[in-house]
Amino acid sequence: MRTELDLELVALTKRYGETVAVDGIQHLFRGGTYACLLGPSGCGKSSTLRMIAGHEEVSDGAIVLAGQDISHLPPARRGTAMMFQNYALFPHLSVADNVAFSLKIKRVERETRRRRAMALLELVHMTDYAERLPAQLSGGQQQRVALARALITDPQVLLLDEPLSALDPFLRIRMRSELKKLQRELGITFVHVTHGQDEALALADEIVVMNDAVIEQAGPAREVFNSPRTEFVARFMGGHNVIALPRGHFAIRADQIAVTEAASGKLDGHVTGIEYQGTSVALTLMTAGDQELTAIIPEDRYFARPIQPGDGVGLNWDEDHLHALNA
Ligand SMILES: Nc1ncnc2c1ncn2[C@@H]1O[C@H](COP(=O)(O)OP(=O)(O)OP(=O)(O)O)[C@@H](O)[C@H]1O
Repeated sequence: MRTELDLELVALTKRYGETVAVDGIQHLFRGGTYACLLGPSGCGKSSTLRMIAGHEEVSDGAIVLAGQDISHLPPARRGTAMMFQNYALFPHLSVADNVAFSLKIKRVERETRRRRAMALLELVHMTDYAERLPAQLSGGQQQRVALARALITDPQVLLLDEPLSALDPFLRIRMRSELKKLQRELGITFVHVTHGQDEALALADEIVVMNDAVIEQAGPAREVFNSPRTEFVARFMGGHNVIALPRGHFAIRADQIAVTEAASGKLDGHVTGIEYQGTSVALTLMTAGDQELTAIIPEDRYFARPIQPGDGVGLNWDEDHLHALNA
């Protein structure tokens, strides 16, 4: 069932001269979802996001929000707002004036602007910094201001282009939980572009994996991770092996391969590398058919019967854990 706040991409296409950056993609983002557009550099994620925002012309197809074709509306009239990678704050304006900026453009009177800006600064826990300039803030604080600035227009959809990439790893993890919390509180749709699968898994209700200008797979985070449909998705999401068996290609999670005695497996092979990872040990294995696989086993099980590079092993799995791949 469609709801009023669904965002739909209909055969959406972007061409830059000869380059097809987005090739007729079709997708329905449910209202109130945290969606991550995930894919490698150059796959068309940012072009898709910029078309939704209205910062890039649509070459073909349409963008429909809440039943209205917004493909050709100016950015400010779409019901969307965008938060940029580098935050794009105005350096000469105070934090409060940065947040209030779009209301000033709309000629909202000063008192109301100020009140709304302060309410949003409160939402992102930045009230005490209202009079500072952006240069006097840390990266994480600038990001909060950029969020408040995007949200002041009351968007139905917030578009975030690699919002965490400028932060150090520690802050990135903290800010991602804040983003998730904020999205839950506001109940609006977030479409977040990232090339990090861990970021997408941590945040997304829905992951949309793009590759080479098309959507390879979309679905709940757990489903995309556990049941990749193509070799690309299996490799890109990580944590999986792609195995060629006589009946086709399959993905299987590295932690769902059991390493047993030599010559006791569905496949046989030998150990080529061992990496201690704290709670687990990653074994690199070469099968008799020259396929390189990774098996991750709990560290206590490994140390109960350690094996060494060169040792022969059998590889087993539960058939239910194999996922047939299309390509
Ligand atoms: N303004 C432009 N003019 C010409 N080609 C462009 C333009 N912007 C993007 N492209 C090309 O379109 C394709 C998709 O680019 P896009 O920026 O959408 O990818 P992306 O997945 O967001 O990549 P990244 O993660 O590196 O930002 C690439 O081949 C890129 O070179």
